[in-house]
Amino acid sequence: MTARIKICGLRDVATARATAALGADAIGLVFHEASPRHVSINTAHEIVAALPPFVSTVGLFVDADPSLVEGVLRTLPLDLLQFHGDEPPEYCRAFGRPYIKAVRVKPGLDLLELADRYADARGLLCDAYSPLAHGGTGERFDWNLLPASLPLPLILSGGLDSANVADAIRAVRPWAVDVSSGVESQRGIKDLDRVAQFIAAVRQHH
Ligand SMILES: O=C(O)c1ccccc1NCC(=O)[C@H](O)[C@H](O)COP(=O)(O)O
Repeated sequence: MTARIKICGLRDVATARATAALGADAIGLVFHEASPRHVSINTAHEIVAALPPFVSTVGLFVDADPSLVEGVLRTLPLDLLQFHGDEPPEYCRAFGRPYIKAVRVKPGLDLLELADRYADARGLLCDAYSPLAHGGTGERFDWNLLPASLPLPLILSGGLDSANVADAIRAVRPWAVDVSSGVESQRGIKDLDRVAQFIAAVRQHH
């Protein structure tokens, strides 16, 4: 089965449209102000309105005040919420929208227990742990830390790029792959050649 592809951290209409045209299944919009990929609600609105059908839009939050999430949802018809901090399950489900829970993998983390706690999530996004940032670090984690199977769809993330994503898919067999830094020319700036190479590497794998 082909892994779905989410490109995270889009910040302008032209790049988002081109990313969709290149074959991305989903794009991520970062509403975490500390991120270099942060996008305003206005720009996010323009991006969502400019996308063709069947490209999912994912809104990313990190331990946000619920009023921020509610404000975004009032303005934007997002397909999915992505919670990338330490949000408990009750918080994640309180918005009544489909969500994915991001977890930052390091030795000792019990992913089966987490999948059980977040059983109503649409998927578990497994990213690299870093003490410096919640995500978008370009760092990989040891894929051997993942259990052989999870009861939720696995979205593999963290340090992926066009050179390693085929190996990652072969090793992990994820439902989807997620990338940010690996398709950028500089921090926060997407590079469409790299996006194309990444998507080709995923598709050619199958
Ligand atoms: O992208 C960010 O700046 C970010 C900041 C804070 C929390 C999450 C963030 N990104 C989440 C993503 O889904 C990234 O795609 C994921 O962390 C992988 O990033 P990368 O290793 O750079 O490919």
